Amino acid sequence: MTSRNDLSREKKELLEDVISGKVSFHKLDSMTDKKTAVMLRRFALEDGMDFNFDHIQNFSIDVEDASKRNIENMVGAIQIPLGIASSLKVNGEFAEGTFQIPLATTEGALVASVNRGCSVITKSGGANVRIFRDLMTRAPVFRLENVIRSKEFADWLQDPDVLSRMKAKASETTRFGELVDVQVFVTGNTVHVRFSYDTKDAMGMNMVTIATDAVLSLIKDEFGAIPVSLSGNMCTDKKPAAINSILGRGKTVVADVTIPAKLVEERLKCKPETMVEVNYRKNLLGSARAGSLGYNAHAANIIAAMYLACGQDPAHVVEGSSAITTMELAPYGDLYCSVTLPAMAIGTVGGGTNLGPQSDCLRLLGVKGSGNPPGSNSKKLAEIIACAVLAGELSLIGAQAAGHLARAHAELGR
Ligand SMILES: CC(C)(COP(=O)([O-])OP(=O)([O-])OC[C@H]1O[C@@H](n2cnc3c(N)ncnc32)[C@H](O)[C@@H]1OP(=O)([O-])[O-])[C@@H](O)C(=O)NCCC(=O)NCCSC(=O)C[C@@](C)(O)CC(=O)[O-]
Ligand SMILES: NC(=O)C1=CN([C@@H]2O[C@H](COP(=O)(O)OP(=O)(O)OC[C@H]3O[C@@H](n4cnc5c(N)ncnc54)[C@H](OP(=O)(O)O)[C@@H]3O)[C@@H](O)[C@H]2O)C=CC1
Repeated sequence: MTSRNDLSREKKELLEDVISGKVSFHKLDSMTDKKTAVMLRRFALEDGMDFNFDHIQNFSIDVEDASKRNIENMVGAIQIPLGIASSLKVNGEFAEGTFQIPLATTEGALVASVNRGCSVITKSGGANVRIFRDLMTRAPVFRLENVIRSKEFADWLQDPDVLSRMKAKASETTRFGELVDVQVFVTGNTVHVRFSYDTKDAMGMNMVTIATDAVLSLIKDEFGAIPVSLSGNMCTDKKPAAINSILGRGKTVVADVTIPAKLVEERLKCKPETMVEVNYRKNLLGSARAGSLGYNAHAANIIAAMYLACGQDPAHVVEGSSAITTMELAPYGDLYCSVTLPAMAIGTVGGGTNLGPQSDCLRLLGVKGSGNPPGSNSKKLAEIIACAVLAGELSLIGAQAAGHLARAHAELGR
């Protein structure tokens, strides 16, 4: 590991310039190679501190690549422990087979819980999963003169000829993306236009932002409406919002499984009817009373841990976790359980999916990069994540039905 004393004279001078403020952190990238820039920023941070960074300099991420598309002013990397919930059987349209689930977390008991849920699902023949919608949204906002112009604008946007011209304009900016749908929301003289795109294997937020920007130029030229903002918050990106839960955003995915009563008793140590009761009073009534958008126990745990492991944008845990968990008694007293995830923003190309450790996890699931046909890899990933959420819900509701939650965390989490 290079220390500050090992630096060449030229680099020492550059470091002094950074420390004195003559050269700003981000200017370093154009004054030396990216790896040196990362190191000099770290040395500059250490200057005047009574400690050295012992950990953040240890990483295998390709600095050139990461500095180009993932991070500015890079100084190192944070490590999060990665665990595996093993052998989850998935009966999907894109994911068919048994998968090892990568979970990046610091919460003790989480991997154990999902592991237990996976074993219960797999012993029951696997989880069924289907994707009901797959469109990423961007919704600019316009200010019109008055409601008469708002109506003219809304009508114009919904004219089929205008829609085809907007589609053609969007397609000039991307090889894979496709504008599919336009929805208009009027509030007085304010008009929000929610554009929905098929983004294939990309999560798509850069793609749809660039495409929508091009569509805005067509709107300006042909209708004369000028946007107040390219994003008007009805997208809705990275904020809790009912619109995503109702209309969907990214992938809308539903998974379910029926667990034999005997297996519930053996593996989850409680009765199906107790789990149904906990789910009703906790996930449904409790969430309703709390005004929650998520009617589930801990979808966010699995979404966050898999997003981190697989190079997804962690801020999308917000919409990803607005899931609804249902449980009911099936014939013969078995347990039926489902999870509905209306808004999973995920991809297998672009964003953080190219980084080394994240690529390892995507390869483990057989979804790295572009699918054949395009779109099939990101759909496969969505199906696997939804089934892992189902596993997490089963195990945690089981633990709460059995009265084991506190004990589990006392044993595994502290
Ligand atoms: C912890 C368990 C699984 C014990 O569950 P158990 O049934 O008492 O343990 P067991 O020793 O009989 O093992 C059963 C199975 O669990 C798994 N398992 C068991 N131990 C391990 C381990 N060390 N490493 C990996 N896997 C483990 C494993 O699959 C094992 O089967 P085996 O392979 O032995 O045949 C269970 O009590 C449980 O799931 N508890 C719930 C814990 C949980 O879900 N925590 C998530 C975080 S909670 C939170 O953040 C949100 C919250 C709670 O605030 C939300 C809310 O409001 O509800
Ligand atoms: N701009 C914004 O407002 C926001 C950006 N983000 C960030 O956006 C990034 C993700 O954006 P995203 O657009 O997904 O990724 P990228 O910007 O990394 O672009 C991915 C590109 O990969 C190309 N591509 C290659 N193969 C495929 C394939 N099989 N399917 C689809 N595309 C393919 C496409 O190129 P082509 O288009 O030429 O076809 C696509 O645009 C993340 O880093 C996230 O953090 C997050 C939220 C908001």
